[in-house]
Amino acid sequence: MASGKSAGATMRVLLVDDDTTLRGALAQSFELAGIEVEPHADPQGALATIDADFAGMVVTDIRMPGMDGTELFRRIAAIDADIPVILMTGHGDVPMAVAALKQGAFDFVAKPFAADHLIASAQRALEMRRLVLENRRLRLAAEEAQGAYPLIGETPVMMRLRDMVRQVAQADVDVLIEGETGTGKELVALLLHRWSARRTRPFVAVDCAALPETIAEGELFGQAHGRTPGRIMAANRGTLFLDEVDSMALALQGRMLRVVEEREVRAIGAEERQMLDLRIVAAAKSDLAGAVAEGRFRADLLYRLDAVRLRVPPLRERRADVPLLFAHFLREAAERFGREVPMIDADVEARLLSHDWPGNVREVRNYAGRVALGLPGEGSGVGSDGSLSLPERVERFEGATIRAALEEGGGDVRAALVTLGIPRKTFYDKIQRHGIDLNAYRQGRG
Ligand SMILES: Nc1ncnc2c1ncn2[C@@H]1O[C@H](COP(=O)(O)OP(=O)(O)OP(=O)(O)O)[C@@H](O)[C@H]1O
Repeated sequence: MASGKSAGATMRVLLVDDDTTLRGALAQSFELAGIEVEPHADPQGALATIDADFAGMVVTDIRMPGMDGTELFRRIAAIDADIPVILMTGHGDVPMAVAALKQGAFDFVAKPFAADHLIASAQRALEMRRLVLENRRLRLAAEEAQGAYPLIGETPVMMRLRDMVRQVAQADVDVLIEGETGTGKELVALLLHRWSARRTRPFVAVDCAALPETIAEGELFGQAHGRTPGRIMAANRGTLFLDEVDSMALALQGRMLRVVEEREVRAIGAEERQMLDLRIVAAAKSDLAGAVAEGRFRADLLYRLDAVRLRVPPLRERRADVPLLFAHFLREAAERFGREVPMIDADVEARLLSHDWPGNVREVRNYAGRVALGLPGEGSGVGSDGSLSLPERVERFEGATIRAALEEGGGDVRAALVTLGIPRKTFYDKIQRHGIDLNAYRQGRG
């Protein structure tokens, strides 16, 4: 049923057309078909009622003063790309509508059309939307039931941190997270989102250290006439996570300041600005005040980001959590590789207790992965490829591919990132997991 219920909300059609007569006639047709309809003469007004939970679909005319239908479609897609939009085209607008279809518009109807034809298409769109919302709801419920993304730790510092994350999450303020590499800053950022009222909206992570090598400026801020609205816009109504903000190039900090300060974004090459409803969470490895003193970071940007500060302690300040974390990651890795959870031997136990874990939780996770595969040391203990399971062979292949990329680029990380097409953080994660020493490649020893 197109007019059925989804997550408690009645599904509806937003009908956007500046032509009073056509709007009235179509609204009546929808009502007669038993479909709830909300007519709008002004695209801006229609846009204001849409968010990522919007239970319905949009039918819009292409030619309207102020904002045309394809622009409206692009803005809706920036809020949620899964909101179906049907375009009504006049004579000569068909190529525009076809271009919009390629960008993901649901359908178009060419004027003059029979109302029944439009209604049938709208009914399919409503059904599709209902399924998307239902799937999202189920996925979130399943994640919550499984306690997905646990912030593990029973030491007093971690218990305190967990409480603070819960409290701060609900306050909808910007947050600055400080901590060494691999301590769990991104996990904390994700939990600030998951435990907030924005949890059903997007969480968009941007690795500032990798800008603009892996994400071009246009991709981040949007391009005036581009096909994509930009990553920042995609976070609208949700949470924007600026990871490694301390490594952001100075040239980008000015542009980012506008986003943080004014909650608006101007796409590259565009005149007008678009308003944003964002929560911004930033993470930094180093002391940002020091970066300001050294002239690497804008003081005004730090001031804006620093509404609430959370510190994620390094593992050496919560050593008692190491066995707990290790056990969790060992179970997780064994499951991933389709293996039994191995018994921990004396060597492993000694390492858990004595090692300093400079790579923090990520290092524990990678070590647990090696133990799960029976390779706690580097490169020992496995037979020929033939005796390995598929996940293990994939793992080996991945290691070999990364080594080859590093060899090719003489240990240059940027070059390797481009060759491998993976984010920087994932890359560091993987080289640590595979026990790859970057310096060996830099010295040309392969
Ligand atoms: N307390 C924790 N409980 C469970 N998993 C954790 C915990 N802390 C970190 N992790 C896991 O360890 C890995 C590294 O954490 P994360 O990526 O959040 O660190 P980070 O501080 O953002 O690292 P970087 O400084 O390199 O960006 C992730 O897989 C994360 O889920």
